[in-house]
Amino acid sequence: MGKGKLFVLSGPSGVGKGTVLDKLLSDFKDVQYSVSATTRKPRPGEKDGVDYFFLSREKFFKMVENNEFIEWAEVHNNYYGTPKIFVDKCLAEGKDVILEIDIQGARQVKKLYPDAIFIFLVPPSLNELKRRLNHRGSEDEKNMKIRLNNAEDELKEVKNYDYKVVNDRLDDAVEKLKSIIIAEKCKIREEDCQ
Ligand SMILES: Nc1ncnc2c1ncn2[C@@H]1O[C@H](COP(=O)(O)OP(=O)(O)OP(=O)(O)O)[C@@H](O)[C@H]1O
Ligand SMILES: Nc1nc2c(ncn2[C@@H]2O[C@H](COP(=O)(O)O)[C@@H](O)[C@H]2O)c(=O)[nH]1
Repeated sequence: MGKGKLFVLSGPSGVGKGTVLDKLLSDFKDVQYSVSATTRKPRPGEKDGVDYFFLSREKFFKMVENNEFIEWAEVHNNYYGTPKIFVDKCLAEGKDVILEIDIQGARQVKKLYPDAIFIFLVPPSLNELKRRLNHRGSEDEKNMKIRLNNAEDELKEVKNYDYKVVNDRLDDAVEKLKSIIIAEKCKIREEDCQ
């Protein structure tokens, strides 16, 4: 059994990472979603252990201290991290894993897992990004500003990724993401060449 592949999905807040992944994972069971930990408060409808592991700052930094994250970062004034145990267990069992993390986290992952595949989701325009964030209604005015300000810098990071997918029509973006995963899984591995 070969090692599983690690996929990393990033993109500015509100571009649709969660929406695209929900749709992809609902009918494509080959990839495991890594649930992140965060110090952000849950939004209405979000479930602990499903959307995130919602932690106090104290608990989050205990995990940092114990080296329990692959990567962690402060994003839009909250802390987020990828628990190591789930990812490493899946990869060792030959299962593929996808992380939905920000650009700072992706840089850390690149150092630790140089073979990971990095995918960047971009909005059709900044105006549409703003409209989506507004429409989601999850952020107050202050947080909207923070997220939109960060978006401009985040978009410059696309150069460090392997693939860019524009999330214009949702179904198209899901199909493209699925195609990338399938193509990467068909790549010739070292073990195929012996
Ligand atoms: N292709 C699309 N066309 C129109 N609306 C979309 C599309 N994709 C996502 N949306 C909408 O945009 C909003 C933001 O989507 P979502 O929450 O998935 O973004 P996100 O990138 O995961 O954000 P965050 O990084 O803040 O978690 C949601 O209201 C969602 O329904
Ligand atoms: N570095 C990490 N970034 C993460 C992780 N999980 C999520 N995120 C990023 O946070 C923002 C905001 O998310 P929200 O749920 O508060 O809207 C999002 O854009 C993700 O990219 C993580 O484990 N590490």
